[in-house]
Amino acid sequence: MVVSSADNHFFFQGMATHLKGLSDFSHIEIPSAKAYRFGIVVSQWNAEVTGALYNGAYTALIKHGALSENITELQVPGSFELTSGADILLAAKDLDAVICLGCVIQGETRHFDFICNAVANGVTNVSIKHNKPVIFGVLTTDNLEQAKDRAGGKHGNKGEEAAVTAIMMAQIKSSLV
Ligand SMILES: Nc1c(NC[C@H](O)[C@H](O)[C@H](O)CO)[nH]c(=O)[nH]c1=O
Ligand SMILES: CC(=O)[C@@H](O)COP(=O)(O)O
Repeated sequence: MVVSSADNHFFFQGMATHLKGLSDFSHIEIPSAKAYRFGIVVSQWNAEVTGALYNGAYTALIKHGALSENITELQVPGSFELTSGADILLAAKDLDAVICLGCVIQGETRHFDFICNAVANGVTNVSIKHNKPVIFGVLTTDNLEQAKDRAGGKHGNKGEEAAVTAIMMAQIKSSLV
């Protein structure tokens, strides 16, 4: 949330992994999610990790007041399909924000780079197309251990971080519309 403002320049307390962890929100004010409808698009690749990301995101939304009936889940095969999954969901349902969750782990080839770039750019484009917040909750790691550390491990849960971001963006949009 806004921490301070001067001359209409709004300053937000930043979140940073190496400083606060993905799930330490003690330094920011999180609005109620009760009024908002959320979609969660989750990749089935590396399901052990993406399942933990989903649980983190869902739990965070409920913790901050979201109603279970206002949370729609859509599973897609891989992170590359998160873009089209978010597009399909936003075209089908009236949502206030969509969270995209995936886990891309480096293999032997440059396929990793193409997927990560495609989904980052794709999610951004879908957000602009629909004029709705679409949150990039995709882990892009060197190995499975790094992913587990960020899906409920020592660095927190990126799914939880993405859910908090979705709530904040939904509130920002609703306050300006
Ligand atoms: N290697 C990973 C993939 N690969 C699959 C792609 O996401 C996509 O489904 C395929 O290229 C067909 O379009 N996906 C992940 O989510 N994580 C990976 O590590
Ligand atoms: C990110 C990927 O698609 C990757 O897991 C595929 O592995 P590889 O690059 O060895 O084919």
